[in-house]
Amino acid sequence: MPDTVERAAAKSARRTAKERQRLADRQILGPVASRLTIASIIVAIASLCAVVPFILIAEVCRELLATTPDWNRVWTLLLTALGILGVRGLLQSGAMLWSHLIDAEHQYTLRQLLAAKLSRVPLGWFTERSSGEVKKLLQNDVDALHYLVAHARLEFVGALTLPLATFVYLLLVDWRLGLLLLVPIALYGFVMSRIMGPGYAAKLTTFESWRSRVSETTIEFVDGIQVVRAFGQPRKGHHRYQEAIDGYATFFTAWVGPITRLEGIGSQLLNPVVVLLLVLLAALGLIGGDAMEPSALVPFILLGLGIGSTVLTFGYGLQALRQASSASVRLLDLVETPELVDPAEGPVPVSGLVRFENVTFGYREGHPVLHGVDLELHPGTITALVGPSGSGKSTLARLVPRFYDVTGGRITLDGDDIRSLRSADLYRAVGFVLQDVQLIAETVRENLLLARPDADDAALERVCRAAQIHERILELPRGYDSEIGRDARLSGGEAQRLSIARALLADAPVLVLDEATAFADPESEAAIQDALAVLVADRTVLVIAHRLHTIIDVDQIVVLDDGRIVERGTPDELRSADGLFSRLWAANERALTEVDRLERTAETASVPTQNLEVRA
Ligand SMILES: Nc1ncnc2c1ncn2[C@@H]1O[C@H](COP(=O)(O)OP(=O)(O)OP(=O)(O)O)[C@@H](O)[C@H]1O
Repeated sequence: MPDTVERAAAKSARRTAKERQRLADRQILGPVASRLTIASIIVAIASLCAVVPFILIAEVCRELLATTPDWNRVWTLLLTALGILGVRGLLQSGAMLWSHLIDAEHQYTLRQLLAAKLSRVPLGWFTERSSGEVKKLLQNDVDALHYLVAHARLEFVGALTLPLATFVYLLLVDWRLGLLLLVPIALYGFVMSRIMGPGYAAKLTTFESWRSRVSETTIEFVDGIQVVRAFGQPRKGHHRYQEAIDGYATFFTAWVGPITRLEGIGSQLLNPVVVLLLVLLAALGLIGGDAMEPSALVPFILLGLGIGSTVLTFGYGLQALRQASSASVRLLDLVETPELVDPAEGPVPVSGLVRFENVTFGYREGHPVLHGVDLELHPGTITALVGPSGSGKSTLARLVPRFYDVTGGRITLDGDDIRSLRSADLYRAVGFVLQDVQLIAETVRENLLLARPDADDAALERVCRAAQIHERILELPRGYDSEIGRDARLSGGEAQRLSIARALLADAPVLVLDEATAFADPESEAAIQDALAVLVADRTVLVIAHRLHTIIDVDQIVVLDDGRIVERGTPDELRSADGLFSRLWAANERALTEVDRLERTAETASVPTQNLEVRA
């Protein structure tokens, strides 16, 4: 019974995958489909032209074997073969050139489409994916499409036409020997159908996901290697990486092992010696029984032997075609990602009054993360979001700059639904400094100018001084023209201050801050706090606070629990109330006291040592 259920599920998954593939072919390859079909027809004709000279040469041989050869016919056949060979060359290279031109245009349009799409998908789409995944999509999958458009289809058509034409000709020469050739081909077809059978597409997807896991964990492993080795636990960093490569190896061996064995058997069936032996044995019987002219064997020896390799090429072509096709499905997924609606016209916010009205949000349907949130953020005030891990703080904060759109209710800015604002106006009004500082691989200046392209040097210096990063930038080899990642290697805290300077330059009336100081060292944290104090003045600020001692001075604290606001008030009100905040506060105090005690213990413990040293 469970087997039946599993089989039905697998069948329906296969059907869905096929439908997606068809849709991807229509949508992603649609614009080039008709031209590709014409190019494929040209390649098919070229492939026929490749077989014809062989046929003519076989006829020449048969003529030469005759008791009185017709020399005129021989020369005509040879010259025709030469001419057709020339035509084939022209058609084949013409079709290839054309397919490359079609591909160049397609790649250009596709890259434009994807770039435009990436500028319209919600920003949250990027936070859910590693940069490696996005790169794979934009580079590897687009490259795979190049292979599909410029090569795979045409090669596949060529690989199909060649054995077909050969086979038809051989059937005409001697249908019995011709049919005999079908035996190894049919057996090979059976073997290939076992390899490329129903589960193949799913296995290929699993294989690719294992490959991605290995590459992701390799990056993680390399990134984290210093930390884990510094703690003397090199094996720990290994763990996920090891798991990924073990899993990959297990899957690969289980999948590819049988495939390789089957492929070996398949290739042997089409081995020229096997085909030759088969044909010769049958021909001997037929010739011995006067059922066949000996000269009829010539075309089989000339062409029949090669039929195996053309069928093999067809098998490889089919495999390559399938692999390239799965890239178009992934690109279709991106193309179909729901976009943020970006109206052409909209109100322009001025003061920065933010209001959450009965806001509900979930990342997946049926799994709400925020439930009926009502909240007002007034200009000139700071609101801190607190709550246990996973309570929805980041999610709530990220809804203001439209990383995602609300599922229910609405968020307004100066009374207007943020979805009715042009995104350019929204980003001018809402600035954000997130935990994960995003600097682009350009100069420090370029990074700052992202916020305001027309800002002059004086403005850049002013914001960098305010963010306490100006002096550090001057120390870089080329000052403001140093390139991030090349000659400008900034620490986490410095990068954070640079992003604060950028936010200052943007001068947005609303600011969303996500744990801006979480990873900074104490000295850097003090500098960041000073920079933040300048940044937040006179704005509407929403800050996600993980460390409660940093939010003593805020105007309003909102406590989230399981996606609901469970408390709100000033810090003093909430500390004295007997609610979640006071419990979180007490836990925080206990943790701080414990840290303090441990530090004091460590200091005391070091005193005798010092004394000993003095005495000695
Ligand atoms: N991109 C995402 N896709 C699906 N679920 C998500 C995503 N991001 C967060 N979640 C889920 O939403 C819930 C709220 O997460 P969120 O990150 O907003 O909480 P948080 O209070 O900011 O947590 P933390 O303090 O640990 O950062 C969690 O259950 C989390 O697993």
